[in-house]
Amino acid sequence: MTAQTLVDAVVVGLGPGGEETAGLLGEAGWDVAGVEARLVGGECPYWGCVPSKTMVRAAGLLADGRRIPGMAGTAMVHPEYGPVARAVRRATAGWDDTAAVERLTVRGVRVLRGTGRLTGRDEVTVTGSDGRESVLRASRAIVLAVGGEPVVPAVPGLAATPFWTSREAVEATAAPESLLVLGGGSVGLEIGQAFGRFGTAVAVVEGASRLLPREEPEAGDLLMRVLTEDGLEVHTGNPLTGVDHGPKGFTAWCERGERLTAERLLVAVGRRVDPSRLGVGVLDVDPDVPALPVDDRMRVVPPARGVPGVWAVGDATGRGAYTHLAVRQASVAVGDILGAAGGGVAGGEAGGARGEVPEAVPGTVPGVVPAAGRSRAEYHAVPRVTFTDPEIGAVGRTEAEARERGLPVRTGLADVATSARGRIHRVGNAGFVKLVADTDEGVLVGATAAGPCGGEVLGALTVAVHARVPLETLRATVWAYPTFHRVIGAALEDLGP
Ligand SMILES: Cc1cc2nc3c(=O)[nH]c(=O)nc-3n(C[C@H](O)[C@H](O)[C@H](O)COP(=O)(O)OP(=O)(O)OC[C@H]3O[C@@H](n4cnc5c(N)ncnc54)[C@H](O)[C@@H]3O)c2cc1C
Ligand SMILES: NC(=O)c1ccc[n+]([C@@H]2O[C@H](COP(=O)([O-])OP(=O)(O)OC[C@H]3O[C@@H](n4cnc5c(N)ncnc54)[C@H](O)[C@@H]3O)[C@@H](O)[C@H]2O)c1
Repeated sequence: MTAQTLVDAVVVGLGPGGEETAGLLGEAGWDVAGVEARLVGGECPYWGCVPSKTMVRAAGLLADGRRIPGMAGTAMVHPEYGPVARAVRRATAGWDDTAAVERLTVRGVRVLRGTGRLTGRDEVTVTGSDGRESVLRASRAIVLAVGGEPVVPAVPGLAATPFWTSREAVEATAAPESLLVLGGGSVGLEIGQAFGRFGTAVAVVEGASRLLPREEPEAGDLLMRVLTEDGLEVHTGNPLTGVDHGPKGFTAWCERGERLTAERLLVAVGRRVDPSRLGVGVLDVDPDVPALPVDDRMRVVPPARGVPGVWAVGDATGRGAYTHLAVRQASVAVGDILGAAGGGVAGGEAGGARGEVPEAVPGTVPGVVPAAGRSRAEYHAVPRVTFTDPEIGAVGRTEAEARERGLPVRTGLADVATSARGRIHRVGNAGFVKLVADTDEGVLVGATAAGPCGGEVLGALTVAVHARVPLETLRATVWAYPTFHRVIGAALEDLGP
């Protein structure tokens, strides 16, 4: 007979979203079982944010070294990928999650290895790597935090080749001689530019008509110019029609007839969850939905008399694939779960308790149990940063999205390179600040900060969009001279009265 364990809550998937949810519920005194198929901590610390930004940082140092001539003397730059591969292994503890498991256990969570799927309204069946099954029954909550998997597009021949996803790319011990990147989004451009700076001949093939197609067109145009100057070959609006792999590496054909060859092929065309593998049919959720449907309290199904509710957080909800969003959604879900349970259970301290926790996996903010039932998930000011050089930071709506929603839109644009700080910075100073205002409301509904430290400049804009700061308050704000963020003031001037 299959073993059954009764707990207060089951959290399936322990990436940033699941780890935060399970940890907060554990700190509230709940009996929580966390199920993880791979590594506790999820994509971000082992194959996502942390290793990719480790690569980006090292590549940035090389770029700065190459910028010395004409600015500060002479410099010979000899790239060596070994230290980066070692730094990635240090940052990921060699893809070992012992410390992460311990950190979660200290927060009161029991961690189970295996793949979980719903087998009842209150039941998760976990299949271990040995095929053995165990059953977890939740009396109060089930949370699905399963992230997503890289999408493999239906390009003829591709599936039969040994292509890389971001996982293999960050695990590389050497920079390849040549790399073909399929997809000009964040993954493709961050990793493509980084390898390019280590001497890899990089070609990017983006199916849409510009890079980062979901962001402002100015961002895609800027990256097209800078990356091309950096030596990358960029093809936009020219999808692949076929791929082959042989002893000499990859050969790919573009729709317009180009033939591209490379030692490695990185597929970076997005990520998605497969709800059908989670058994969501028991919740009367269509297994073919592209993401787990949630309301603004992260509920998939509300709790009913005697039946626990089911919540979902993170990438799997399809509301944006960012660690900071997954962690925020976790906080909203936990607030709602504690509220649904009447504010917590014995031993719990809903509403502001801080547990004794060791340092978190970089990217997550542990520790503060949210007040029961108070907050709702909001998406009007989700910040996002693509860590290319220049960085592309954006928050809220693009101009096109705002117009599509019928908002009365006015925009302001200012150039970073010709600003006081841009002139001082000189080489590597390309960038802009673009503001999207709703003129009826007199507030910003979106903004982009591209350039050196674009992600940092974005901080002020995120507050402005999130808190709906009146334009007149922003115009009266004093922006320090000569900073990059002072370009926000110039963009406000361009926006007009
Ligand atoms: C290369 C790359 C770079 C990135 N850089 C950034 C960045 O700079 N900034 C940023 O904010 N975001 C970045 N992201 C995105 C970020 O990694 C994700 O948004 C974040 O990890 C999402 O967290 P999550 O908890 O929703 O899912 P995940 O981190 O994907 O975790 C889900 C976990 O669930 C487990 N799981 C799945 N199915 C099951 C199951 N049935 N049973 C048990 N366990 C299961 C998985 O093994 C996984 O560990 C990057 C992503 C990539 C790929
Ligand atoms: N810095 C960050 O925050 C960061 C970094 C990396 C990844 N992420 C997250 O991880 C997720 C995955 O990143 P990603 O870059 O793989 O996805 P993405 O959705 O950001 O970009 C994928 C790109 O591939 C293109 N594309 C789709 N199908 C194609 C095809 N058949 N041929 C050519 N191009 C095609 C799309 O037009 C798009 O530009 C994203 O949602 C992103 O938010 C975040």
